[in-house]
Formats: sequence, C-alpha cells, structure tokens
Amino acid sequence: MIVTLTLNPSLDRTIDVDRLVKGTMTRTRSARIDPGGKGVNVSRALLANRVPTVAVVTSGGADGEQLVRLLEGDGIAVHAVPVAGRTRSNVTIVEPDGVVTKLNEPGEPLSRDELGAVADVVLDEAEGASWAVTCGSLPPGVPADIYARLCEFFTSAGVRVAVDASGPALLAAVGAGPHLVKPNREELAEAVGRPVASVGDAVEAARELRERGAGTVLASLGADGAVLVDKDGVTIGTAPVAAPRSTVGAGDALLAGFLAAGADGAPALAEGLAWGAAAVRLPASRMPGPDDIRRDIVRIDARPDLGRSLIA
Ligand SMILES: Nc1ncnc2c1ncn2[C@@H]1O[C@H](COP(=O)(O)OP(=O)(O)O)[C@@H](O)[C@H]1O
Ligand SMILES: O=P(O)(O)OC[C@H]1O[C@](O)(COP(=O)(O)O)[C@@H](O)[C@@H]1O
Repeated sequence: MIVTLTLNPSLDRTIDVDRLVKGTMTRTRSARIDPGGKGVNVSRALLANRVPTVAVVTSGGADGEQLVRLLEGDGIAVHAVPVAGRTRSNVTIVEPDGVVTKLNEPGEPLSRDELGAVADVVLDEAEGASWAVTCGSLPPGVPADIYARLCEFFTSAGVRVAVDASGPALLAAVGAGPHLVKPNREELAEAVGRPVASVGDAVEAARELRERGAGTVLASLGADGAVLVDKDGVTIGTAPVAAPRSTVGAGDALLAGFLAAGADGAPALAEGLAWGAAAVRLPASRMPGPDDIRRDIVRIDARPDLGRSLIA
C-alpha cells in the first residue's frame, strides 16, 4: 500500500486554445476538469496500474466536495479531511504546439488544528504501508518543515518516505533523511543555489542532496529524461516523446512508476520514465494506465554524456 498526502490539492482546469495572446480575449476550444495536486496524481497513476493506494487530502467548500467526488468516481480510496478554506483551482492553458501556461493558486490557509487533524489521519493511514508520499506546495500558514516532521514520524514507524516539494519545504525535508526525493530541474537548481544546465550539473546537484540527507534522488529533467542518484551510483535515462500533448502531471507519473517498480536502480528508473512519457502523450493531467505505457521507448544510458546541455 502506498499512501499519498496532498495538503494543497486542486481542481485542475485544463483549457485548450489555438493561441494565447496576453491582453486579448481568447475563445477556448475545449476544457476539462481533473482532480489535481501532486499526491493525488501519484495515487491516480498507481490505481490506474492496479497498485493499492490511499490518497489523503484536505477538502474545503464546493470545489473540495467536487474533488472528492471525482476521485471516488475514479475508484480511488480517498480520506478527505474537511477544512474551512476553499480547495483551490489550478488552471493550465495548452496551445496546439504543446506550450503550456500554468496558473497555480496558493490555496487557502490551513489552521494549526486542521494541520494536526491531517497529520493524525495520514499517520494512521500509513500504518503498515510500504511508502508515504508527501507532495506539492504548502498552503499558507503551514510551516516549511512539515514534510520534515512527518518524515521523522513515518521513518520511526518503519514506513519509507518520498517527498516531492520545492523551496524551503524540500530543503527541510532533505535534512530529515527521506528515502527518496523527486525534484525537477528548477527545484534541484533552487535547492543547491546554482544553475542546472547540463546532465553533469544535475548529477552533482543530486549528489549534494544525498550528502545533505536524502537516500535516493530521482531528478526529473523534462524532455531530457531523469537522473537517479542512489547508494549504488548514478543512472541516467530518457524516453523521447515526438509530440507531447500535456506535461501536466508528468513528474507525478514518473514518481508513481518508480515507486510501483520497487524504487530501486535502473529497472525502477526505466518504469518511471515509461510512465512519465505516457503521461506526456495524454491530454491534460490524465494519468496513464497499462494500455498507455510503452516500455520500448526507454533508453538507460550505459555511457552517459555528462557534458550534454539540457534543453532550455
Ligand atoms: N517534453 C517531454 N518529452 C518527453 N518526456 C517528458 C517531457 N516532459 C516531461 N517528460 C517526462 O516526465 C518526467 C517529469 O517531467 P518534469 O517536467 O521533469 O517534472 P515535473 O512535472 O515534476 O515538473 C520527465 O522525467 C520525463 O520522463
Ligand atoms: O502544489 P503545486 O506545486 O502548486 O502543484 C500542483 C499542481 O501540480 C500538479 O500536481 C501537476 O504536477 P507536475 O506537472 O509538476 O507533475 C497538478 O495536478 C497541480 O495542479
């Protein structure tokens, strides 16, 4: 069982337009609503591939109720903790060439008591679980060390912890010694305080996060694939997609695939890459199921070129 926690979930609204021009009225081509938030997406991807999972989320107002209805409609085991603040909506605008513009709300504040209630629920749900996955931005008012504190609780209960966060929350979590962190390129660069412009830069930055406490670093690099740095060394792979449709949720699919495959070494990296590429071929934040995942496109580089520049 893999338990995910999303403190700041969202209704993801994806809008397709022919062209987005700032400051003009744009007629939309289609729109779609998905349950969103990083942990939510990890659970959606796991369930789509029949891996047992529970999603712990906060839920506030009519949008929170809709989020829970959508998740339950998909058959996801969801434990929703009611909160006073409205669940946010994140908007993604997609142009035909695959260019994506994201507008993510900060979410409404969580009180101390609400945070305590969520922590009780997730610690309870994680009892006996193989992984606890704590993901996404923190709502206003939530201390930046929340993932670090939860990590200590999970670890002492014998549950492995994966963290997908950014900024101070990621840095604090790394110091608490999680089994796995999944930064993307920007998050990695911010964490080490220097640009990540090449595959070698990503490897060095991932090594630094390991030195600071993370057990395994799965650094996702968009179209450049991903770098895995763990106790056994460095593994690098790619899974090219000729015509990406939507990259929203690709990182969540990568993480889900990596965990589903056992979170260890090249086989797990390859599975994560296959799931991430499949997500990119699907519209909006749809998560891939078995029929969408192609393992034949994955390449694990036996002799990676560390000097290779990353796509801008
Ligand atoms: N344009 C793309 N082409 C092929 N694969 C992609 C593309 N964008 C993302 N991916 C896949 O999705 C994974 C996660 O994407 P990334 O953008 O790094 O993460 P996040 O969604 O967390 O920002 C990548 O490691 C890669 O496997
Ligand atoms: O919590 P954040 O950082 O605002 O991100 C939330 C958004 O990220 C997503 O989980 C997508 O994640 P990625 O595109 O980073 O994989 C959306 O479902 C959600 O709207």
